[in-house]
Amino acid sequence: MTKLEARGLVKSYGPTPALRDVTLDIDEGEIVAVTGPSGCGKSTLLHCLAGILRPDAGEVSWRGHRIDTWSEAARSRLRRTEFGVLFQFGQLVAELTAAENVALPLLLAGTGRRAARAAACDWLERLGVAEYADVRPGEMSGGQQQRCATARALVTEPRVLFADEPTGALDTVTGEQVLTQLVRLARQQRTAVVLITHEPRIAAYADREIVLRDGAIDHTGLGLDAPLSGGAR
Ligand SMILES: Nc1ncnc2c1ncn2[C@@H]1O[C@H](COP(=O)(O)OP(=O)(O)OP(=O)(O)O)[C@@H](O)[C@H]1O
Repeated sequence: MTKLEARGLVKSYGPTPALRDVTLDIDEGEIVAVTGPSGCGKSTLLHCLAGILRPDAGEVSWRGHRIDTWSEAARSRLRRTEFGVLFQFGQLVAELTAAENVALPLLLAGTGRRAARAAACDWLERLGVAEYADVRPGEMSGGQQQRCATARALVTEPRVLFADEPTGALDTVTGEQVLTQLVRLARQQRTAVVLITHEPRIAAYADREIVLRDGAIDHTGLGLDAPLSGGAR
C-alpha cells in the first residue's frame, strides 16, 4: 500500500529553484535512497516530505491525508510519532546520557520513565552501544554517537524514517556499519526509510534509488543486489 505521496512539488529559496515538479510515492516499509549531485535538491525534498518545509506548490499526503497544509504544531507532532528524522550530526543533547537521549522521544510521547529507560537500553543494545547507556555524547566517538542517534530515531518505531546523510560525517567503514544496522532494524519493524546519500555503495542497500538532478527526478532504479535487501524486490 502506498503510504507517503508527493505530487508536483515545487520549492524555491528566493530566486533559487530547489525543486521543480517532483512526484513520487513511498510504500510501507520501503527503503528509498535519494542521490544526486550537490545542490540538486535532496535535502529540500526530504524536508518537504517530512513536513519540515512547506512546498511552494504541490502536495504531500500521508496515509491519504494531505499534510503540507497542516499547522506547524500538527506537522511537528507527526514527526514525533509516525515520522522520525535523523541528520548527519545526530544532534544528541550534550547534557544527557545516551540512554536519556534515546528515552527522550518516548518521554515526550507520555511513556513512563522506567519503561522509557528500558526501551532506550534495549535500542542501545540493538545498535551495539549498550555499554554507553550512562555516558554523555562528548565522551563517545562519532560512530557511537550516530548509533545512539539512530537508536533515538527508531525507538518510537516510526512508520517512516527520514535520514539526511546520517553517516556523512563518519569514516567509510564505520558509516557503512551504522547504515547496515539502521537498514536491518528498519526492515525488521517495517519502517520505511528515505535516505539521502552521496555514496553509491550506500544507495545499494535501498530497495529503490531516486536520482535527482537540478531539482527534478532524473531517473529511478532498483538498489543494487545488496546483502540486506532481503529479496524484497
Ligand atoms: N536555506 C536556503 N537558502 C537559500 N538557498 C538554499 C537554501 N537551502 C538550499 N538552498 C539552495 O537550494 C538548492 C537545493 O539545495 P539542497 O540543500 O536541497 O540540495 P542537496 O542536493 O541536498 O545538496 P547537498 O548534497 O550539497 O547537501 C541549492 O541550489 C541550494 O543552494
